[in-house]
Amino acid sequence: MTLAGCWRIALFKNVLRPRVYLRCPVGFGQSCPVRSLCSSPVPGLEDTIFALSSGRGRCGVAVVRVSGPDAAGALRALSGPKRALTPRTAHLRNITHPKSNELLDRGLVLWFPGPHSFTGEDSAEFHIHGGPAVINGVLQALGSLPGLRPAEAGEFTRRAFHAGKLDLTEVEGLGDLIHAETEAQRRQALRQMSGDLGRIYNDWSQQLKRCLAHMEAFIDFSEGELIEDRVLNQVDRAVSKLQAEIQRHVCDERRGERLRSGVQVVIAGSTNAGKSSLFNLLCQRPAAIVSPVPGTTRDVVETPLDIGGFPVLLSDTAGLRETDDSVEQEGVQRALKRVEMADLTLVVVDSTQLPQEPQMVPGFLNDYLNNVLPKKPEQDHVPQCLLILNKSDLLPNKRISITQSVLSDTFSEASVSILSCSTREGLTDFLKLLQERVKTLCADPLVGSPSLTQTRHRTNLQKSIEALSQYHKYRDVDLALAAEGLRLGLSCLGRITGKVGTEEILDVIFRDFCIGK
Ligand SMILES: Nc1nc2c(ncn2[C@@H]2O[C@H](COP(=O)(O)OP(=O)(O)OP(=O)(O)O)[C@@H](O)[C@H]2O)c(=O)[nH]1
Ligand SMILES: [K+]
Ligand SMILES: [Mg+2]
Repeated sequence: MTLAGCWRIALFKNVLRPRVYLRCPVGFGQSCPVRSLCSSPVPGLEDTIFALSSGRGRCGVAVVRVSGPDAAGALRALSGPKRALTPRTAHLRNITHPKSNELLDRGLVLWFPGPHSFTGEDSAEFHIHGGPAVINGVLQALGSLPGLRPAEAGEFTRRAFHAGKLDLTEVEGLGDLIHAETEAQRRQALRQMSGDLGRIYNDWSQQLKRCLAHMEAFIDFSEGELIEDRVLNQVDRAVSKLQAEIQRHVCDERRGERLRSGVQVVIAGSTNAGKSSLFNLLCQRPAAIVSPVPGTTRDVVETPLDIGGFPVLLSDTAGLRETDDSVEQEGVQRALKRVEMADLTLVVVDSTQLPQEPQMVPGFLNDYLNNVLPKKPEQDHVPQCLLILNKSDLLPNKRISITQSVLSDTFSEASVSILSCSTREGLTDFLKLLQERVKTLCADPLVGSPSLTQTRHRTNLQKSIEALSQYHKYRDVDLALAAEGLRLGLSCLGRITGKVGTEEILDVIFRDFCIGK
């Protein structure tokens, strides 16, 4: 039998067995034909929801959104039944309270008939003046209509998901876009929202489905020798290739996740090295206390920064030294813990403390680094750090150039910076180095295939790799168990895009959305 033939038989026998499909491919609500397949009914879809979709607070224009079966009624009730509205076109209307007929505002109304709307349902928008009294008046007017209720956080997007307008990775991309604070984050979120990441997972799912179909056909027909062993060998190759591809995607050193959540950069070093001075210089405000008293900083002080379009969470920490002061000891412990979690550590040295003898300098700095950075014997790679020789203004020029030449033999150019936080000498070069480092720690959202951006993706991908190993393990022993491995792998991939799953996953994802989105 040919491969195409066994693919058809497998399909016919329904061996692909869709598990719990949450997304309703055709519309949704009571009329949804696959609703009976859903693990749990989609709650509240028969309600019409409304919310302020623009930000809170006084603003020029505010947008109130309505979605659900009564959206057209709500639009008529508030903006008058006089003339029909052209879909997706703004119309200037008086907006009045449906009970008292009191004029609430004069603004734009838009009508988006389903399924050609964001949620896939009939939807409407009121673009009104952004004063609190106007907004509250319109929200109260909508609330007074039967069948309408305020939307919950993320409910519009949740409806779009149930209508099959977005898969879960696209939903997450949309959430990230709303929260994006830097250029690179915006690019990554936009790419994910447009479905680039979901497409990879869907493509892998398709390949697995095909393998599974071949396999099941082999199980059913090989005894009568209708199918040759060649079919199984092809499945072997396809599964191995897929496993390697998923593995490559997962081994990205968390660059996509880091870009999404921010690079953890920690400033550490001995007391009085000038750590807080550097912190203030980078965040351009006196956020941390600077003083000549050693042991000034105790708690970890944090600030988010945008470095060349990449998000950074910068922390200043207590100076590392032996001390009898229990509060300072706690500060030192916190500092060391931060360094352990850091993606990049800025190790600050007071350069006036360097040994006078140039040959002694590299040894001194290596000891210094060993004191600051966590000791991980199993790791042979140099931990991510940048060495900053601060207070260069206090060194004679001659000593600086000697130090530079000595260091160039031991440390790479990209790992040392000579700086003065007081005069800002060396700041431009240091910022360039820092930006380069941060950039390499993050994924480049415009280059190569899209990166996974959430632990949820990583966990499911790792589980799917394990499931595929089950295929290889049982392939010569028990074909049914081997096939179960493929089915499990498929279900893990389906969980990422939301084709398989439970409402609990959705609750977690939509919890971070704002009301009105
Ligand atoms: N001359 C000179 N003084 C500096 C420079 N950077 C910092 N200082 C001074 O060094 C002293 C200590 O600076 P801090 O920024 O408080 O040092 P720190 O490392 O945060 O100190 P602790 O929090 O106590 O560990 C202050 O008096 C600063 O003004 C520099 O580049 N040149
Ligand atoms: K200090
Ligand atoms: Mg300090």
